[in-house]
Amino acid sequence: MPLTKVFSFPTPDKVSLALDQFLTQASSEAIAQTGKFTIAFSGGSLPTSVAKYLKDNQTIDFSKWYVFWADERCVDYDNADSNYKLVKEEFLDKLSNKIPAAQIIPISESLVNDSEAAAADYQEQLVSVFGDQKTPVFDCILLGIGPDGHTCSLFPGFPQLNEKSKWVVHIDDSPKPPSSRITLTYPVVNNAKKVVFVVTGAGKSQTIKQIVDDKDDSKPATRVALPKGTVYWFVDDAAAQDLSVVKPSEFKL
Ligand SMILES: O=C(O)[C@H](O)[C@@H](O)[C@H](O)[C@H](O)COP(=O)(O)O
Repeated sequence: MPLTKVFSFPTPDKVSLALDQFLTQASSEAIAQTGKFTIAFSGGSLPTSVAKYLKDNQTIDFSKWYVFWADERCVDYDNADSNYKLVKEEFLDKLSNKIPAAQIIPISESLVNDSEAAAADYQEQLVSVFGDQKTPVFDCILLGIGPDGHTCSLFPGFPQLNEKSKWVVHIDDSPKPPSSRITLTYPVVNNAKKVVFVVTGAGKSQTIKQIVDDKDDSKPATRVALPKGTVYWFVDDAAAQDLSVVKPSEFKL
């Protein structure tokens, strides 16, 4: 039975603090086991939440990190809609190059005008780190959710939800602008050791209830279930206000 743990904190700041602790331990465990820590970031509000304390972390060996994107808009790196730009400015640029440039793996900027080619190229980038023998096993994938329950760029009722073999696919009619994107697929997301949903604010409280309590399969985030790992929710009390599941009174890994 896939395991889900919900950690709720009084404020977004406490969520960021807990994420710093969580990623310190997850990174240490992964590096001890495999010599590296593979992580994928989503866009939206997530990078700012995750980076708030993590950017100043002095414990983590960032030189062993491999940074990918769970989804990305097909725009130039300097475009305000770029998730690469967002993660770079909120996090990577504040690490003073502790992560080797070759271990930071964004979409290929030369392919942003051809989302299908960009998706195929990104899959090759995954192969370069994980090999081509089996589906990548990310140590940690950081996800947000939209009000419609989308996650990554997997949107309700869209064909990308049904992808069973490709690790990365494209979309050119995203209901959330910009319309052209690439996204990890469920085969990769659900093969991760840890998935962490980071959600704050009352605006998502009903959506979280529909996903976590009601297990509403029409919400793409509901179908994130790790047979070999754990799905974590790091939320603030405002986002968790409609949840009936028992929330641990305090964060313990
Ligand atoms: O590129 C994207 O748009 C994101 O990856 C997307 O999946 C995001 O995580 C959700 O839309 C939540 O965004 P907010 O946290 O900003 O509401």
